[in-house]
Amino acid sequence: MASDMPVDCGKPLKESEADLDDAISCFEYYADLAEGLDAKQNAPISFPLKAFKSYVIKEPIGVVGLIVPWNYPLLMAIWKVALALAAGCAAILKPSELSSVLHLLEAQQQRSI
Ligand SMILES: NC(=O)c1ccc[n+]([C@@H]2O[C@H](COP(=O)([O-])OP(=O)(O)OC[C@H]3O[C@@H](n4cnc5c(N)ncnc54)[C@H](O)[C@@H]3O)[C@@H](O)[C@H]2O)c1
Ligand SMILES: NCCCC=O
Repeated sequence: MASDMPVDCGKPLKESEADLDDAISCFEYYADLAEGLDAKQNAPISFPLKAFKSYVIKEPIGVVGLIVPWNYPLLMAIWKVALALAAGCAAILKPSELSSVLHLLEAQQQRSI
């Protein structure tokens, strides 16, 4: 994908490689947060009345729309996609018309998620 970015939006290869590294770190960061969220699921909340039980149940907010610029096409997409997926949301990505080919490749990569 790093070598596709210069063709798609004109970003130099070195910077494209750095963006790819950042994107991978971003996925790892949100994957850790997602595991943390799973661990907090159904956490009990103390309640003074014994007849009641309270729990925190976290649910995805729903489908989210993600608008992404051309100058960091991969990284800006991952800043948004990774946390949407980590929160369990389906996402509709609207790339810039100046860097849309890369996102078709990205969609192929993420089809299995
Ligand atoms: N550009 C950056 O360096 C940068 C850095 C950090 C975060 N972001 C975030 O990325 C997002 C987009 O960044 P931007 O504002 O620089 O991009 P931008 O102004 O280049 O817009 C990106 C694309 O959004 C589309 N667009 C604009 N308005 C729209 C609308 N109402 N509905 C559907 N599509 C629309 C256009 O097709 C455009 O090509 C923002 O959320 C921004 O905070 C951008
Ligand atoms: N290091 C990446 C910065 C991206 C845009 O603000």
